[in-house]
Amino acid sequence: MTPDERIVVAGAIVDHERRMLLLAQRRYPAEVAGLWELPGGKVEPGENAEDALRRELAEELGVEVRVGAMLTERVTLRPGLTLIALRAQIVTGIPHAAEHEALAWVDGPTLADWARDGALIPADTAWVPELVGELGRPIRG
Ligand SMILES: Nc1nc2c([nH]c(=O)n2[C@H]2C[C@H](O)[C@@H](COP(=O)(O)OP(=O)(O)OP(=O)(O)O)O2)c(=O)[nH]1
Repeated sequence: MTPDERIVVAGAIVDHERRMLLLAQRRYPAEVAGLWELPGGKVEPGENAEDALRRELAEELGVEVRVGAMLTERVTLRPGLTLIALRAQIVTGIPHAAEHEALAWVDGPTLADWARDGALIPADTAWVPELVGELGRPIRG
């Protein structure tokens, strides 16, 4: 990776008991205002993706998370800007929309519907098959 390459890291926060995923509705910029995303943001120079996600989710949602494995798909948003998603479990706090218009917990069928209806940021549709599969699987243990 060259120094001018940046990563956007997003958090896939799944409530395994309720089988729901947390989505956040963007306020800006205009092209994506009103669309739903996995909350997160840009990794700062010298920061790793895990730390960046913990920082962004604390700022945006007011929660402390434990960061887990990466979702399979990586998306090139534009040359030099790549979007990844890491799984995250809430350790402390109840998410609230500090920077987003709204938050929503969605189940697998709703996620698939929102993707089909264009309610998600286009890049995020890359994760939908994996997430819908995960939300539909029986609870572990
Ligand atoms: N956070 C986030 N951004 C996404 C997703 N999908 C997607 O295309 N993006 C885009 C939207 C933005 O152009 C860019 C991330 O910008 P951001 O506004 O969330 O990050 P940030 O707070 O660090 O950025 P900035 O406003 O300080 O520049 O990635 C997603 O699921 N989550």
